[in-house]
Amino acid sequence: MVRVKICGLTQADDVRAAARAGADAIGLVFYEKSPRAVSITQARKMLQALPPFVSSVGLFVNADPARVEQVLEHCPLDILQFHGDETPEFCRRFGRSYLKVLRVTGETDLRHPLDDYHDAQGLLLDCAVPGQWGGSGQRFAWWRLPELDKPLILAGGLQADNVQEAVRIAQPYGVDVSSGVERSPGSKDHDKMAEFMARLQGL
Ligand SMILES: O=C(O)c1ccccc1NCC(=O)[C@H](O)[C@H](O)COP(=O)(O)O
Repeated sequence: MVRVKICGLTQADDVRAAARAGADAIGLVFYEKSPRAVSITQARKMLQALPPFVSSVGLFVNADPARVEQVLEHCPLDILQFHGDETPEFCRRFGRSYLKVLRVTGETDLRHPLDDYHDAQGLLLDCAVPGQWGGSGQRFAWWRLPELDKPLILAGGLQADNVQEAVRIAQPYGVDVSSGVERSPGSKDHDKMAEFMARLQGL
């Protein structure tokens, strides 16, 4: 079954609901300009609500390394996700598992990023939207992703009504969703999360 990360949660109750729905991972946005940004205090409460075997992913956008270190000091994150223009050297300097995000518009050549970010745990493909780093709710034209020895995660504008088609076309290792399962930015809709997960059953 395709793995699922639900991103942009801001409340412990939503963390519990995401886990109940069957999410494999949750994403916490440590980017102050996002409407889904969480403080360290908030993140700690949310991580305490996380049951075993559900991973926590911390998102950063061109952050100061000291800020990443500060978050890591206080928050037991499993994986870092770099959503900006971070270099491979930047991504690996924390000695943690990481995902590198590629913002794509069409069929993007994945070979160069694969070489550059060879130690990434996976590459996450999100829709490139001018002026926005992520969580846009916009999709790109899905295409059949190549078989690489690196997990590819599909994101951007996914929701219950289109996730089956997206998975059928792209055949990714995993999917990542944020605004498609929200009531408003940062507030997850528990029914939408459950429906999203239900549509992936058996795929
Ligand atoms: O969610 C945000 O506000 C955000 C801000 C800045 C960088 C990344 C952000 N979210 C990243 C995610 O992982 C989203 O899940 C991904 O972009 C897909 O979002 P959506 O199209 O809303 O499902």
